[in-house]
Amino acid sequence: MIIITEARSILTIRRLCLIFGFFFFAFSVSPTSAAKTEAVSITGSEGGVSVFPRISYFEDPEYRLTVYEAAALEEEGQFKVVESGYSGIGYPRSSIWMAFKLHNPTDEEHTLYLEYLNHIPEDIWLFQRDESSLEEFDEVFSSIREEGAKRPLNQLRPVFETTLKPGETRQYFVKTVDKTGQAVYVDFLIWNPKELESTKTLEIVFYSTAFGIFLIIMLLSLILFISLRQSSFLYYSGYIFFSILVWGKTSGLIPNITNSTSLIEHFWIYSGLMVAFAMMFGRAFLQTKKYLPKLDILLRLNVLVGLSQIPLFYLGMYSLSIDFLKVSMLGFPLLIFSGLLRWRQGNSLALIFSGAWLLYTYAVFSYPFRDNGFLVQDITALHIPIIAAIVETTLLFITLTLQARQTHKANEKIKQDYLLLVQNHAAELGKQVEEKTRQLVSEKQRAEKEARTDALTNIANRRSFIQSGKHIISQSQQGNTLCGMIQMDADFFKSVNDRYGHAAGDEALRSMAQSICESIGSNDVAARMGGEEFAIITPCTDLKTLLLVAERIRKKIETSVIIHDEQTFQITCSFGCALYQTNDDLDSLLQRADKALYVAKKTGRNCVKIEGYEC
Ligand SMILES: Nc1nc2c(ncn2[C@@H]2O[C@H](COP(=O)(O)OP(=O)(O)OP(=O)(O)O)[C@@H](O)[C@H]2O)c(=O)[nH]1
Repeated sequence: MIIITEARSILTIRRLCLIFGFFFFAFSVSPTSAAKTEAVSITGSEGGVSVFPRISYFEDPEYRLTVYEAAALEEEGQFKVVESGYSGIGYPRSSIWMAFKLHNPTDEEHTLYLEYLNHIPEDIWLFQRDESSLEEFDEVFSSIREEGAKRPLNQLRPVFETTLKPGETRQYFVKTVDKTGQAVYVDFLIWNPKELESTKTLEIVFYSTAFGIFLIIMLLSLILFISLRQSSFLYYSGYIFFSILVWGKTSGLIPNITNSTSLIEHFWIYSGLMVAFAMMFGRAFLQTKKYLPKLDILLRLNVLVGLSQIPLFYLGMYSLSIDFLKVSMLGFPLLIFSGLLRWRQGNSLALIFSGAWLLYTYAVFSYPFRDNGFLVQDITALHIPIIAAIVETTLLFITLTLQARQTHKANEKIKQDYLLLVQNHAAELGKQVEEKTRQLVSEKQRAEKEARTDALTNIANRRSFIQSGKHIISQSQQGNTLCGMIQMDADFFKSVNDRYGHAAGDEALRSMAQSICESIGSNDVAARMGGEEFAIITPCTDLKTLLLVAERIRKKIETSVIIHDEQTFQITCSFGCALYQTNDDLDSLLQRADKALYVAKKTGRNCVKIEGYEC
């Protein structure tokens, strides 16, 4: 879809090129005819009255005529007048002679100023004399390359003083020279000195305000570039910088305030760089490389055409440089078009972008129309492009700032979303780790418990008993206290199994474990040592207490009724006890308790025996 749109856009660009080409070339010829012009009557209070169309001109492509030769040609009717349209006659690459007359019908002498109204004035000579006396011509030279103060009159554009006696008709011949083929206007404005002075003041206030705005926006763009690192701000400030130089020159303000000839002479370079920066800005702002790749190629080419002004200037190829600059102007409509396409693609700010460039393009393209005599060239027309440029620059700056804000916001959102995601992931991961750790700990605890527990009776097993027993014995050794060991074994357990079944035997073992647990203290440790054998170790005890514990267990087992599969039966156990003696370890204590158990078995079972004692 985008490709089709772009293809269409390129077709439209071709059409645009044809239209603009037509204007560029068709406009270079203005209808003219040979004629003698009448004198313009003055009153002395003129406020910028134009002498056009009572002015004729002559092209001298060889730059050779003297004023007297020109006057003779004018006398012969060789001078032409612009027949239709306005004072612009295009871009003749020749010296242009202009001739007009002023007549003072009043009774007073009047001193007036004659202003050559041209947006880029060049070297200009004014010759004047009283028509009736045909005396020698007075010659005054003015050049835009001269600082204002050094010109005949310090004005934004070339201005000459003239004095007309009562009833006098004065003849004026003007010669303009510019070999680069700049626009020429066949016109002069007549000013009362006071009127011109006040107009100049107004104009300087206007231009100063305009350039102040340009300068502020340029600095703001630079600051924003430094802080945001967005290239569009840099290109934009470059564009404004060269705009200031271009408009400063065409308005006459720069030549008026500085004697830097370099600022004037490098005009074409500034114009080229202004176009190049405008294109680079447009490309960066609209992201044409990404979204309009084909139009982007044209914009890039236009950047090159703009930059070509530098080598062309230094090679002295001025005419070619102006032709290139005209071509580069096509970049402005291209920017409008690209902006509209981006707007259609969903970039709402691109519409304002296009609007701003439309305004600017209108202002810039009004030049060829005026230069070629299709629009009026007056002081207001001179100011319109600058007003358009201020509005355009401000609009673009606002758009650029809004876009930067949007981008910043979008980046912030991405950052925040990413942070949130990372945080959520971290929290989720933390939870998973916590859960896993908890599971592992409980698994470990379970495994440890299982390793220490007898599966049938759910009390400690032999391994666990050995661990606890060693610990209790070492405590007894350190604390010099007594501890006791009870070894017990079910009586005739084989016959229980045989009579009631193995499962009933298991039930009997569980019942025995329960009886033991219910009969011992909380510090005592009981364990199933294997088969129907159990052991209990009691810390901090004495003989009496040890016997009491054993007896309590014995009785509890003897009185307990075991129920299994609707069968009930009872069992008894024999007990062997041993009290800790110095140098005893767990094995020796167990052995001594075992000895006593053996005695208990031998002496009738279901009784408690203590090792080393008769009871
Ligand atoms: N049901 C069951 N029986 C077991 C278990 N462990 C050992 N026995 C039985 O316990 C019996 C022990 O028999 P003996 O060592 O001959 O001893 P007794 O029959 O108890 O005789 P005295 O100890 O001399 O009174 C054997 O028949 C074993 O099969 C067990 O976990 N469950």
